Amino acid sequence: MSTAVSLHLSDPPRIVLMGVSGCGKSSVGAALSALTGVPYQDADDLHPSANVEKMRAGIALTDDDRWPWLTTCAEALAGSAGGLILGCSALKRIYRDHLRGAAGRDLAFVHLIGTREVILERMRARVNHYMPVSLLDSQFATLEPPGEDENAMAVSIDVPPAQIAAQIRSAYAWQGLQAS
Ligand SMILES: Nc1ncnc2c1ncn2[C@@H]1O[C@H](COP(=O)(O)OP(=O)(O)OP(=O)(O)O)[C@@H](O)[C@H]1O
Ligand SMILES: O=C(O)[C@H](O)[C@@H](O)[C@H](O)[C@H](O)CO
Repeated sequence: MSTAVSLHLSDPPRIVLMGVSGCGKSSVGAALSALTGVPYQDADDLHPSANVEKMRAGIALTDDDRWPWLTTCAEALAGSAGGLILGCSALKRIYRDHLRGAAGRDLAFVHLIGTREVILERMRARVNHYMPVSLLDSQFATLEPPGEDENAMAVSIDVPPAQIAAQIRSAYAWQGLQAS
């Protein structure tokens, strides 16, 4: 399922898997990395510890909390000579603009879409993650789905990660990359 008119991928490939907590960024990122050979970076690992502690305490991040983290994410994209798959919530358009500012206007986005019920259930079943289920509603409230001008596609999370990865690979033209 694609919502953009024309999708394209930069060379080297830089692509952001975005969406609310628990939508499957890490799982799909691992599958897409295995399929394409492009490294995966989880933006969760780039948060300042203060942000992680805030979320662990059940307090939603503000814009001010997110800007330094988004700058780190932008630097990771810009510095990725061989390309990068970044799993990053990127909930607001201004956040995605910030990433595009560093990585280029042709930065590609994939919005992983699922219902609150499905994601809630998956988050409840997940172990050893700092993000409390109670923050999911604030994630949805903050979310601004990408527009048609954002080189973004939307994919349903109702199928397994490997299948989502295959859909992403065929929707974007993966220059110079071979399917495994
Ligand atoms: N397509 C899928 N089908 C079934 N289960 C999935 C799918 N994608 C992810 N899951 C499961 O849902 C849970 C959340 O997925 P994951 O941790 O990948 O999401 P995330 O977006 O990276 O979360 P966060 O942003 O909170 O770190 C995990 O337990 C994962 O195994
Ligand atoms: O922008 C945000 O609020 C954060 O990035 C969150 O989305 C979490 O880091 C992530 O989803 C972990 O569950």
